[in-house]
Amino acid sequence: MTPTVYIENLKKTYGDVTAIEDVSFSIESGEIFGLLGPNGAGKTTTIRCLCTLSNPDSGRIEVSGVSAIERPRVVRRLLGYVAQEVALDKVLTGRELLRLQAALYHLPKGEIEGRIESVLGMLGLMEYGDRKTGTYSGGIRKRLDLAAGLLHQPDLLVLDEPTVGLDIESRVAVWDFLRQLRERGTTILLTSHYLEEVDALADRVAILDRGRVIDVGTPSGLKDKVGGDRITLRIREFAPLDEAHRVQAMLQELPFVREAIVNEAQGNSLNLVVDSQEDALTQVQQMLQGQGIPIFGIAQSRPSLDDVYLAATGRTLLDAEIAAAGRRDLKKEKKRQMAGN
Ligand SMILES: Nc1ncnc2c1ncn2[C@@H]1O[C@H](COP(=O)(O)OP(=O)(O)OP(=O)(O)O)[C@@H](O)[C@H]1O
Repeated sequence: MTPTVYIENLKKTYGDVTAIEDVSFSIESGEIFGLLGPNGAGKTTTIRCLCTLSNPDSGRIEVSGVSAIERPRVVRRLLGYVAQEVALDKVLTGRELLRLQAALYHLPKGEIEGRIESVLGMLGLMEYGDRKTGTYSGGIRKRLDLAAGLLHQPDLLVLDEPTVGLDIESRVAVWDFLRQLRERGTTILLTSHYLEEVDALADRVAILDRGRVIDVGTPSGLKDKVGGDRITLRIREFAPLDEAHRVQAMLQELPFVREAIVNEAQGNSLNLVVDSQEDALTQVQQMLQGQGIPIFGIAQSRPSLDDVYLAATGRTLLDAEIAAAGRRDLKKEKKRQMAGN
């Protein structure tokens, strides 16, 4: 079957900045697909190219077999795009904004009002339809963005950081809605730098780093590949470094401990990667008690998508974001985006 999205060897540069170096992935019909990566990894650039808002330097992009580069108008009708920040006109009401959107998509006149009522109903926005959007909260505004993206009934919905800046309740409401949409057969591509968002929602995920896809798979498949469980141990709230190193050496002697690292940024706590076995935590505790070493806190967890990222790049997502923030010239980017490239 033709995939809903097919992207191959996509490359895009802005002057001397390479925004995406080599991006390839495909999305099957009915999937929720997540693009995960730190700020600056190239997520927005990838989806701007897919949504025909930006031209790649090279590569292939197809939506349901139609080339986004050769037939952008057709592709625009196949997909709905919900951008990260939307410049809603604050004096218009929700319904008025949706009418404007309907006109932009040249929807058949006789269908417009019916479709507006249907998307307002779907997103629980009936009581907000006649209120000015300037009075909306962040969560309600995001729901209206979603309504606008769905008005022309696209097969594919593309969302850039759909829950950034939302409170927990609104975030969960958006997640529930996206799941319902998948049930109805809509294919969804979303970008996120929230690990838990991608983990909770995505059937498959592509992990992006510095403009390249470093891995693609189901969240659990990717985590299994990294393997092992994690144990975080604090011997004291702030342990002296030499004591932490002593304990590290002892722990490394245990046969099921694959790796033990002293985390100086976290009060010299110890991060262990251990073989997945039920009594690993108990064995570590017994060994420490036997040696008279205190335990301030200890916890075991399965690997997360952050561990997948760490294993592939040697950095956590947070570290990568901090590093990327220092390299960006946001003013210049905004100017280029306004100029439409
Ligand atoms: N219009 C632009 N002009 C110049 N450089 C740009 C522009 N847009 C993006 N970049 C650069 O391309 C790289 C990828 O940016 P992109 O916005 O695609 O990343 P991202 O993963 O979506 O992050 P974010 O969520 O912060 O937007 C970054 O290094 C960024 O500085």
